[in-house]
Amino acid sequence: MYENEKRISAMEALKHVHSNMKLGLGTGSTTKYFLDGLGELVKSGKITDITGVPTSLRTADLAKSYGIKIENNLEGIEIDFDGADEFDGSGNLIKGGGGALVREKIVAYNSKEVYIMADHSKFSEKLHSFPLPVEVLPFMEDVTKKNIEKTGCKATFRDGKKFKSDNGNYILDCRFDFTDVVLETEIKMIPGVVEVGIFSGITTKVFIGENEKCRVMDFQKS
Ligand SMILES: O=C[C@H](O)[C@H](O)[C@H](O)COP(=O)(O)O
Repeated sequence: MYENEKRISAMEALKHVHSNMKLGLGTGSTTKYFLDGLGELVKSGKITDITGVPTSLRTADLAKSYGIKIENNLEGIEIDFDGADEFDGSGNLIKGGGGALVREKIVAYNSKEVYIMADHSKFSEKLHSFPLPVEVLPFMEDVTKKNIEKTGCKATFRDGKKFKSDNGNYILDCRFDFTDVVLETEIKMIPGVVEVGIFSGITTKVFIGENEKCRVMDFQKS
C-alpha cells in the first residue's frame, strides 16, 4: 500500500546523506527503499565511507549486501533514518510493527538527528489507529500482559506468541482508543516490559510522501 509514497519519502530523505557519514539504519519496508537507494549510491562510488548502525538483523544483512560498513557502536551517529507505523503533528511516533522497536529506540535516542520516512496514511491527529507494540520478556509474560491491560487496553501476543523479536522476546500489540504519549513511562514501569513503541520527543524531521510529492515536518529533539 502506498509504495510510491514510501519510495518518494525515502528518496527525499536520502538527499541528506553525503560521503563520510555515520548513520542509524532503521527497519521496515519504507527504510528498505532508503537502503536500496543508499546501496546504489555506495555501489556506484557516488557516496563513500558510510558506516551504518543497524536496528535489526535483517537491516544489517541488507546493508552488508550493499557494501555498507556495519558497526554496533552508537557514538557519533549523525542521522538515524527510520520508518514509523503512525505519527502525529508533534512528531510523536508509534513504532514496532516489524518488531524492531527496542533496537530502533536505542539507536534513535543516541542519534543527533532522527529522520522518519512515511506515506501520508501514517498521519493521525491523535495516535489511535495502530495498536501499540510492547516488547516483553518471555518470563511470566501472561502476568505482564494482564498488568499492561490495566492501563486501559486490550493486548494480544503477536502471532499467538509465535513471533519473537531479534532479542528473543514477545511482542504484545496493545489496542487503546487513544495512545497518549504518557503511557510510555506508565507501561515501561511494569516489570517484564522491555520497551514500549511510543517514540516521543525524538524525531527531528518527518518526510511524508503525498501523491507524487514529499512534505517535510521539522521538530526539535527534546
Ligand atoms: O519494527 C519496525 C519498525 O518500527 C518500522 O519502522 C515500522 O513498523 C514501519 O514499517 P514500514 O515502513 O514497513 O511501514
